[in-house]
Amino acid sequence: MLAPIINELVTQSWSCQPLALPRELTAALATECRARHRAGELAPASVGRGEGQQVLEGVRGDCIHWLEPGQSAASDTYLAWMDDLRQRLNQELFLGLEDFECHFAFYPPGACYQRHLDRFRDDDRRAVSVVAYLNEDWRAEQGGALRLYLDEGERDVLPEEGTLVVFLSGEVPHEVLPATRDRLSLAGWFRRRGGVL
Ligand SMILES: O=C(O)CCC(=O)C(=O)O
Ligand SMILES: [Fe+2]
Repeated sequence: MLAPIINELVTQSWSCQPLALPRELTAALATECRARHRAGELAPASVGRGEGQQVLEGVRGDCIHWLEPGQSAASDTYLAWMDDLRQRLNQELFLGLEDFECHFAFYPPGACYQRHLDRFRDDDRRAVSVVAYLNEDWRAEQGGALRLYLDEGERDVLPEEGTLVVFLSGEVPHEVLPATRDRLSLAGWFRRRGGVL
């Protein structure tokens, strides 16, 4: 799984791997995300950073919960996978990735996230974005694709459980299209040292 991700990041700035995560892990993560949602632990996501941060549902309609080490066995397993990926990216691409931040995201039906880059204007630490999907039996007509805007055109990825999408945070604009059902994912970022500008 890791070798194709590394190769594709180098050749095309993005990689999509279906069936990258084991079923037991995505099922446990989906159960945890739904339980936290029912318990009211997810908060409306905001856009921007620092004092410019705002909740704008028309721009971004998901609710999120940041992962903390030790919060659950499934989350710890996912964070361990991501740390392996971080180390491989550093060994092979010399990216100097220092840490990983990641949240559950729950998009209710109709919610979207308009076209954006994952790098803030005043903070360039986010270098590589990783999204993992947790939705069983997703069908194209249910919408909810991640649309990547690439040099060669648009590319839509369905949020099917086990699919992992990795891309360079500063280079690939993308958006989340509205869906007709709940859409669960984990969105995360490998960060470099330094630079709140
Ligand atoms: O859930 C997705 O497909 C992508 C989410 C996203 O772009 C983000 O949280 O920055
Ligand atoms: Fe994004």
